[in-house]
Amino acid sequence: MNRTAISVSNVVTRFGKNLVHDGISLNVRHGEIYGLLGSSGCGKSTLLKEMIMLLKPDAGEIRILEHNLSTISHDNAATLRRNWGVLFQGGALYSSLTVGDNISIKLREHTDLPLKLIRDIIRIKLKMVGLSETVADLYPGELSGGMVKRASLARALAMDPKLLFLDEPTSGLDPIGAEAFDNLILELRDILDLTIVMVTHDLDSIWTVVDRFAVLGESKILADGTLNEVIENPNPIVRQFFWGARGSIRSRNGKQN
Ligand SMILES: Nc1ncnc2c1ncn2[C@@H]1O[C@H](COP(=O)(O)OP(=O)(O)OP(=O)(O)O)[C@@H](O)[C@H]1O
Repeated sequence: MNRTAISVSNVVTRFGKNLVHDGISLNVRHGEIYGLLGSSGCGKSTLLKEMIMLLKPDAGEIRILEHNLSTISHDNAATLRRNWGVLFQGGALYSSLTVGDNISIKLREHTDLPLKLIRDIIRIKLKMVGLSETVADLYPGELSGGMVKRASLARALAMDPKLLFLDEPTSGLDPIGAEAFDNLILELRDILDLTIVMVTHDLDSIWTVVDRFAVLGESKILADGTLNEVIENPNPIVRQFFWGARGSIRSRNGKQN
């Protein structure tokens, strides 16, 4: 639990004159669910994209499972990509492919598994995320919002990843659907021994699933740690974030701090 799975050290990111990250650092431990929180535009998704090598920081270092992403070889990068699953905002399933074909894309690209085994894996992954195996033959347009999220999660799990990156996994879900999805993430982390990084706006997710998190703002990490540690942080932006609009932190179950 205490070994580092991901370390971000002094990362600087600029888009033109927009300084998004001004030397940010954080560590994610093996087996934990780590949240990236902060107001819109503070650079959460950008940091996530840097962790999965879709973007490169202008300075600083990101290490994932002992690999330094700025010096990683092409082969190691390909292996590393197979070791993580990603759930992008909105699910991002291919609308022209069935759910089964969406889930099996990476399996067909990166393995020589026979079709029958691939079909079995699709069935198992659908079951893992609480969907019936008949969903495999449906197209994304035929699914509800919650089912799209679950199908996307099944696709992210297809290659038995060690790491999972989730960008706003509960956005667009009603509170009951969001709570069920949070519980599913918790359950999968425990069963599959995953390390999970999730971008979220959802304070309820911070209550229920996240072990530790960072609050980004003003191009920095304003606070990080467990919920109890962060809510004690005196930074006015952090206080506004947690105690602002609603006057107190309140979970979906009505718990109050
Ligand atoms: N490819 C890009 N080119 C130029 N600017 C970008 C690019 N990607 C992100 N930005 C800018 O970087 C900043 C951070 O964006 P990012 O999407 O990381 O924020 P966020 O915290 O995830 O926001 P949200 O919660 O609204 O999704 C924003 O000002 C955004 O306009």
